[in-house]
Amino acid sequence: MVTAKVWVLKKHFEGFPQTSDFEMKQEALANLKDGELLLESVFLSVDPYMRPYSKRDMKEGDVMIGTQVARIVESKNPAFAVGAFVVANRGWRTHFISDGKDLNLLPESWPESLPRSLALGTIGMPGLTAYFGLFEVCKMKPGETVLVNAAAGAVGSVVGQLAKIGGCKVVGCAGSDSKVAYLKKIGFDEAFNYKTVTSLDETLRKASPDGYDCFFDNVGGEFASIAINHMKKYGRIAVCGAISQYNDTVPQKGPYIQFPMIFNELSMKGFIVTSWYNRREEGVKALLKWVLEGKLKYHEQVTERFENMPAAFIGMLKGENLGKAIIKV
Ligand SMILES: NC(=O)C1=CN([C@@H]2O[C@H](COP(=O)(O)OP(=O)(O)OC[C@H]3O[C@@H](n4cnc5c(N)ncnc54)[C@H](OP(=O)(O)O)[C@@H]3O)[C@@H](O)[C@H]2O)C=CC1
Ligand SMILES: CCCCCCC/C=C/C=O
Repeated sequence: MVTAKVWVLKKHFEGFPQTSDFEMKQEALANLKDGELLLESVFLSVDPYMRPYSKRDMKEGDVMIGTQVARIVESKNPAFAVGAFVVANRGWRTHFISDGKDLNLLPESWPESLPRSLALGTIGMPGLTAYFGLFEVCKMKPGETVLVNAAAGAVGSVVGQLAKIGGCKVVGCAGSDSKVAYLKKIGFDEAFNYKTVTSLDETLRKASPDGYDCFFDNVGGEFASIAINHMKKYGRIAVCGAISQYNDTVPQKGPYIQFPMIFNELSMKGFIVTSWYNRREEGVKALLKWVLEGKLKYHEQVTERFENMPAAFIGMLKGENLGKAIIKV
């Protein structure tokens, strides 16, 4: 019999998550029935959505939500071979049993040279968020100017590079000078540290005096309220995330967005990546191709050991990650 380690939400987060809000437990797994598989997590993902979704969807004592790359260690299902790797959505668990219906096999064409953890990042959910958010929600066109915040993270770093692949000028910001240097290295035309600029308004104007056609917003709050005044006529805003607000205990207040929306006839659309998963294969194929061609660079912030998942999650919310935050079990 296999015993899984799991992390549960011991206490709902109040403000910024604390390690004491989590508890590690053990789960005894039953023997496999016909049609079932036993899997072990190899890489797990910590993502910002876990913070707002925990409040919306979870109760205290539930296993933390999340995805993993897992290896099949035992199979009583002829459709799945032992040793194959899948992406699963089974929460913060070291081992689990599946009937196979909720698993996505890694593409057979996955090259040996690429870490399988990319299936949780640049070639997974965050990469797909960038792909569909930029091409379908922002409807980016060659020659345009694109603004993205949280630009050195899992989604933002892909947004900026896809915009360059698509023939745009890209402006990005991040929360440290080393992240800004990374943005320049991967091809951003302009990059700045939003924590140290004296005026965000002036910095956005200087980076693109004519304004922005597309704004891929990962942050919300004050940044978005200022950036919206720098949109060009008919500009498009993809509301992807609002990480500056996830840990608020008191809701932030305006400024309000109606005037720039009206006068510049802007479009603003929120989206959830999974609504585009009927085209997931197309997105994965495109992202994988660009990575292999060297046009789409990746960086991973790898935390060793399952025991350190809460610390990795909290660190990611604090901005300690460059690129995708990953846990290697
Ligand atoms: N709509 C959708 O379907 C999806 C939305 N998202 C959203 O996209 C955004 C980025 O996610 P992801 O790329 O996975 O995460 P990241 O890898 O970008 O990690 C989060 C980053 O957010 C930045 N950050 C934290 N607090 C603040 C703050 N107060 N103000 C500005 N930046 C902050 C930090 O970088 P820094 O050092 O630069 O501050 C941190 O590294 C999130 O808002 C997330 O919720 C993600 C996936 C799907
Ligand atoms: C199978 C994992 C689904 C993740 C969906 C993430 C949507 C994110 C919203 C905001 O961060």
